[in-house]
Amino acid sequence: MKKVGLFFGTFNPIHIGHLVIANHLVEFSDLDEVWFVITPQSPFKTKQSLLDDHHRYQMVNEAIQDYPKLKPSTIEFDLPQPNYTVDTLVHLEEKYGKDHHFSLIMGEDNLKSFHKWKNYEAILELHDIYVYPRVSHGEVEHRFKDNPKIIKVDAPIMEISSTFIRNAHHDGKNIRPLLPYAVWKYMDEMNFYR
Ligand SMILES: Nc1ncnc2c1ncn2[C@@H]1O[C@H](COP(=O)(O)OP(=O)(O)OP(=O)(O)O)[C@@H](O)[C@H]1O
Ligand SMILES: O=C(O)c1ccc[n+]([C@@H]2O[C@H](COP(=O)([O-])O)[C@@H](O)[C@H]2O)c1
Repeated sequence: MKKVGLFFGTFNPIHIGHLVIANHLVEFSDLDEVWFVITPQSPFKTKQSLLDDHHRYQMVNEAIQDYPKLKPSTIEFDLPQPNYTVDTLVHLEEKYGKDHHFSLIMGEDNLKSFHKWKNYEAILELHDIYVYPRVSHGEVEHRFKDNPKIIKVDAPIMEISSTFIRNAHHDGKNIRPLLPYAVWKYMDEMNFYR
């Protein structure tokens, strides 16, 4: 049984903050692999300045070429939008469940709004959630504290976001250190976020 951590996101674009977390989990937890699940449309986000699924997938691919334990997943590309994680998990279980055990990877910021996710109880009943620290406002709900299915991971904190990268790039700033080189090159050559 392969233990897989699912890292859901829009990855518009993927940046080193994402990569550091994913790599930390495959190296320092019991997870064998981390899959980047590229979400066509996140339930709480607008589609503004969102690149095509294909381009976001391509950038994830570029970012993880040298990391054999990191994989991209396009499972949500053919599912109805917005993409609810609980529904995606059913599809993943159907397709790979026989020999894969799936857990979720989430920042502490997302755990604070996890009670607003569709059928979050069902997610938590069937899956563990690996939570890494993130600078954010608010409190984790009482029901998620001391929950044995919520596993705290001591990963480094890297406070950068895709929004920051898109805006800075648009303003002509140099953001190269925040992206794997191949991602930066792809983004620059394709004239994205200008
Ligand atoms: N610097 C970071 N460190 C750790 N986790 C991050 C970081 N940036 C984003 N994440 C988390 O990674 C997941 C996927 O991120 P997502 O693609 O939505 O990126 P984002 O950088 O927050 O994007 P945007 O700025 O476009 O909203 C989300 O759960 C998000 O909270
Ligand atoms: O299933 C839900 O209700 C749900 C609500 C919000 C977010 N998500 C998932 O969490 C991922 C990260 O969310 P966000 O808003 O931080 O980009 C997003 O890509 C979705 O896959 C899922």
